[in-house]
Amino acid sequence: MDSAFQHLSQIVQPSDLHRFSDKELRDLANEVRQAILQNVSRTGGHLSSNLGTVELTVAMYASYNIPPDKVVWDTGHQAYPHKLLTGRLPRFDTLRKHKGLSGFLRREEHELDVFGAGHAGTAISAAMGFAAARDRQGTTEKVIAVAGDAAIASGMSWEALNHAGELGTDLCVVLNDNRMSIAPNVGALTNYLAKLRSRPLVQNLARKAKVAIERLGEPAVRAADGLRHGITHYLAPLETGTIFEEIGFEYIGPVDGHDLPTLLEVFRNVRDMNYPVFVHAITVKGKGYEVAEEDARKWHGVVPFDLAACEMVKAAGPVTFTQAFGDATIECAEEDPKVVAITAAMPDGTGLAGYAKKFPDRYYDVGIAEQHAVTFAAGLAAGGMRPFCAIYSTFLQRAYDQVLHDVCLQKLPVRFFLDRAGLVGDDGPTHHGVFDLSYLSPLPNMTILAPRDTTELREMTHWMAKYDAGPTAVRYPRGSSDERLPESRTSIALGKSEVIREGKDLTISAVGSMVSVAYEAAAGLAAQGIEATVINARFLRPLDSETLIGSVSKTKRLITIEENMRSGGFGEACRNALHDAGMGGIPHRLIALPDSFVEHGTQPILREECGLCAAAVIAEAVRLVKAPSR
Ligand SMILES: Cc1ncc(C[n+]2csc(CCOP(=O)(O)OP(=O)(O)O)c2C)c(N)n1
Ligand SMILES: CC(=O)[C@@H](O)[C@H](O)COP(=O)(O)O
Ligand SMILES: [Mg+2]
Repeated sequence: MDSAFQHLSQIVQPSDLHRFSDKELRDLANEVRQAILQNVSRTGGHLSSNLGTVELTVAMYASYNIPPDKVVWDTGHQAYPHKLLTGRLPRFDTLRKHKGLSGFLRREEHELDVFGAGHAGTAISAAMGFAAARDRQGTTEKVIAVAGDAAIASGMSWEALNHAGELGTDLCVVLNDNRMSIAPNVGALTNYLAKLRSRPLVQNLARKAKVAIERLGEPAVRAADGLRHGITHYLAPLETGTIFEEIGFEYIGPVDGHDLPTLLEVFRNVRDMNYPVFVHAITVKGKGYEVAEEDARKWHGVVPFDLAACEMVKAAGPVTFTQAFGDATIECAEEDPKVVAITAAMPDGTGLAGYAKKFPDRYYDVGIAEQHAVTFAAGLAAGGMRPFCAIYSTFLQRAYDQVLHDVCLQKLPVRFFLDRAGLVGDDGPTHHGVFDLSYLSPLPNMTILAPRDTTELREMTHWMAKYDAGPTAVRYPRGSSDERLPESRTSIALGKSEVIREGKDLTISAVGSMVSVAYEAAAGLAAQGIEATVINARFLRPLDSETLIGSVSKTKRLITIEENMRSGGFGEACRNALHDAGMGGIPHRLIALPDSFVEHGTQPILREECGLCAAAVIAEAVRLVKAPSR
């Protein structure tokens, strides 16, 4: 690590900051920012968010006694300064690497990662829990929750604020307000925050205007009074308490989230307040790295980049599932005016950014509000529209009852597009989309699809656009597809799978991203004289039992493969179909993810580690075929 970090390299824990003068703390903040830039330019990760929380973190960690005081970070993608100020500089070059530091907070990684996250909106609830536990134990440590302006608009955040304001407990909520989500922030709350942000400006302006007018004498003062009345009518919301004060918090701000001396004064004062306090900090996402300040959206999640040249090049590889979905949605919208699309703060990640430009009045970004997104889509469907609800597999977990209660129970034709299904890679266990086949398959009226490649995703999207008989959900992985599959393909039909290879010795039935793995394994088995039938399942629900049973009754052996947990997944659905057909005794193996949370690392490394690779399938198939028949 560069010796330039003379202050940062002394930090083992936050109490070490107490040794520094305020000037040294400013030097420390500069070193933290440089350490982030130097490392993230090599490892990739989240950049602009972390550049925006440097001074906030230094000020909090210099003002509080951590531990026992606790800081709960919402989402955690902006907590690299926290990692650096808790002694992890020496390992910071392993960020998001397999077996290295996580890109989010993890309780098992460090004792001061008091609460893990990755999904937004949880910090204030968790902080409330810590505060309530403290109060019950009679201790006096301080608890702080730090949430961004998009995270604080999430439903859970308001459930927690509502509770905290009523309880009146000793809790500090810090709003890191940079007007950005990943894309520019959306919603009425962000407009309200903008009014609050303008408060110092308005107050200063009003003061200066008053002095200037008074110098002009009486007539001018009378005229100004009339004008002021008109202005205050508009600014009235600011004259009353802020919404945060109205629900029981002391509101402090807005303060400049990069003005370290002011922040130090604020937190040194706030620390002595033993009731709900809301600190509204105004920050710049990407602060201190010009290109990131100018385009915080592009520099939110970065691949390794040229720090000096300020250039980041995301390799233009084969078409991704995300792009295929985005393009297909545009095609569907061009064909059908009833198509509308919804994202929950992820226009770029879901591939809807292009659609939004072409159809701005048929596009909704509801913010980090997956529960609302789903039931909003249900209302749109009930109202006669064809809603495309694009939510990452992992984030849809947040809206499970809405899918069940508002969509499936009412058999409403909402189309769900679950990107990032399967192992996502560097984001790790909070983001792996490995439960959706299990959490969707029990739901009556739900149809579940998974494409073998990007071409099939486009075809499935068009098929879903026209399917009005009930809700549908298609799940697909992060990245692009493996184009080693045979080009021939049949058209999409409800509940029908596709046989892409015939063989007499065993049946391999795979779903989605695992079809190419199955096809590769079959080629490897053929080299050993074992001929496998490969089925591209296409539908997990309804399952094509006829094709499955038809094949297994000939080959007498079955292997299933899925990039999902085994429990409640595709393999178990196939096993049930065998059982229901009186073939439960057929030798079979269900290849799926292990019964644990999979760590972070690249997708290939993780898939191989979990046995979701051709070599593992071949080994399993050889064991199955060579096993003495019962
Ligand atoms: C429940 C959930 N939905 C979506 C996301 C994806 N996501 C990660 S960070 C982010 C934006 C966060 O904005 P903000 O809270 O303002 O923090 P900032 O990045 O601006 O510091 C989003 C939408 C998530 N992590 N969790
Ligand atoms: C912090 C967060 O949840 C997002 O930034 C997420 O990391 C995006 O994932 P993708 O990079 O797969 O879009
Ligand atoms: Mg923000």
